Parts: sequence; C-alpha cells; structure tokens
Amino acid sequence: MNKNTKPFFILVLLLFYPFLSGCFQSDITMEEHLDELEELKIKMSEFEYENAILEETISSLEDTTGLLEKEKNRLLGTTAKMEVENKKLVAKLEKMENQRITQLMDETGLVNLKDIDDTIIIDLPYATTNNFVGEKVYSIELCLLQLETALKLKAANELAKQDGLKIKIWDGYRPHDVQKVFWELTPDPSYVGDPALGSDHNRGTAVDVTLVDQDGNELEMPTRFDDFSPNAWRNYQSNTPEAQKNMEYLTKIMVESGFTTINTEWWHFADSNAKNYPVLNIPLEDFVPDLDF
Ligand SMILES: C[C@@H](N)C(=O)N[C@H](C)C(=O)O
Ligand SMILES: [Zn+2]
Repeated sequence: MNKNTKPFFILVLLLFYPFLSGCFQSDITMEEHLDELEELKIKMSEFEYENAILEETISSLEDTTGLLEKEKNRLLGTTAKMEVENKKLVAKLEKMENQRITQLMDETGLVNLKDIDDTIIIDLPYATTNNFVGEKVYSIELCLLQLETALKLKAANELAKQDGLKIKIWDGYRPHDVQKVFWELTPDPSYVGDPALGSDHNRGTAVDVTLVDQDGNELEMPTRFDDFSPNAWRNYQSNTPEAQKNMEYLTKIMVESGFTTINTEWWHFADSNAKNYPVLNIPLEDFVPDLDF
C-alpha cells in the first residue's frame, strides 16, 4: 500500500467502523459511535496535514540536494583549475630559483663538487652534531668549492683511484659566519683560521680530506678529523707506520694535484691559488632552491 492510498483505506475503515463494531459491541450507543468517528476524522485531518508538511519538506530537501550537487560540481571544477594554476606557479618558481642559483654560482665561482666528480665521497661532519662544536653548523650537506679547486681535487681523486682508493671530503666551502663560531670556541690559529683574516675554507679553496678503500672504509690516519692536538701535526713522530704511510700518500697525491699543506692538520689542504679568491659569507641554503611559499 503506498502513502497516497493508505489514508483512504483508513477512512473507509473508519466509515464502516460503527457498523462493524456494532456487530460485536451492541451495548455502545449510536451517539458514542458518531463522537468516536468525529474524533477519528480530526486525527485523520491532522495526519493529512502532517503528511503534506512532510511532502513539502521532502521536496524542499530534494531542491537543496540538487543545488548542493551543482555547487559541488562547480567547486570541483574550480579546484581542478587551481591545481593546474598551482603546478604552473611551482614550475615558474623552480625556474626562477634555478636561475637565481646559477647567477649566485656564477658570481661567486663556486661549484657543487658532486657535479664535478660524483665519485668523491662527501661526508660533512659540520652538517651533523658529530663535530668539535657539538652542533649542526651547516643546515644542509652541500660541498661547494671554487671550480679550480674542485678540478684539482678531482685530479687527486683520479690518482687515488689508480691505487684502488678514493677521496672522502669532510669540508669544503665554509661561510665566514661559521668561521666566527669556530673561532669563538677555539681561538687558536694552529687549528682554526682567524676570521679577521678569513680562512681559505671561506674562499672555497680549502678542503679537509682523507682516503677510503673501495668499500668506503677510511684508511688508518694519524688521528680522527679535527683532533686539535700535536698528534695531528705532520711532523708528529709517533704515528703507526700504517698511519704515517697513508698520510704521506694522501699528501703526495694532493700536492701533485696543486694543493699546499699546513703542519698542524694532516687533513687540511689549500689550493695553491687559494688567496686569488675572496672571502665569502653566503649561507649554504642559499645554493639550493627555496620552494616554500
Ligand atoms: C676547523 C678545521 N677543520 C680547519 O679547517 N682549520 C683551518 C685551519 C681553517 O679554519 O682554516
Ligand atoms: Zn680545513
């Protein structure tokens, strides 16, 4: 029975109710029957009224649903358009950032060592907390050098490769502000370049390096990196024969490739033309695209 026929069925039942019930309840008067019928008619009209309101509500809900569906589709279309626009903007920003970095590298002369020789192992303790400062002083692990210096290091690495070894670099270009941090902690020119003069690292013309075997294992050397003690001096007399041999081998290939040494740090080598380049204070993060917007 559907919702339209149901009221009529009930109405018919109500009309015949006095006669039907009369068969069983003969002691109820006709007047009482009529009262009861009147009451039921009122309830019926109330029911019909509520039914009409309900139908009206349903139809208005259907209208709203249709409008919402239309709005949803409109918004979906707008979202799709915005995604396309967003992609275009990101691509444009990437292009602009790459242009900015290319210009910065042209101006400073610095190059990414990875682009010159990707077989050199880059492992920068200053980009971690495992260094003599005990803090991460580089926000990113990026090894930059002057092109001339990078090419000299590549040449040294070629020599090492001929003997089944490779160069591992612990530091290259270092912004001048970081040099000041080092100096505040260790104001000893034997181990840290005085920022008033500027370190060759600030020029991108010094490297801190060691040697690794084919499997990347570091060769035995006189000390660990940044051991600021006489044990790291080149003329230290109590090295093991193996450490002495490895240090001398590293020195030989580096000097042959155009680097100079200092006595107090076996790992530090400067480009023989180091002082031809200016001291720089550009943070490392400036050399990578900034895509936050
Ligand atoms: C801090 C140490 N790794 C170093 O590079 N020292 C030299 C002398 C420098 O700071 O130039
Ligand atoms: Zn150094």
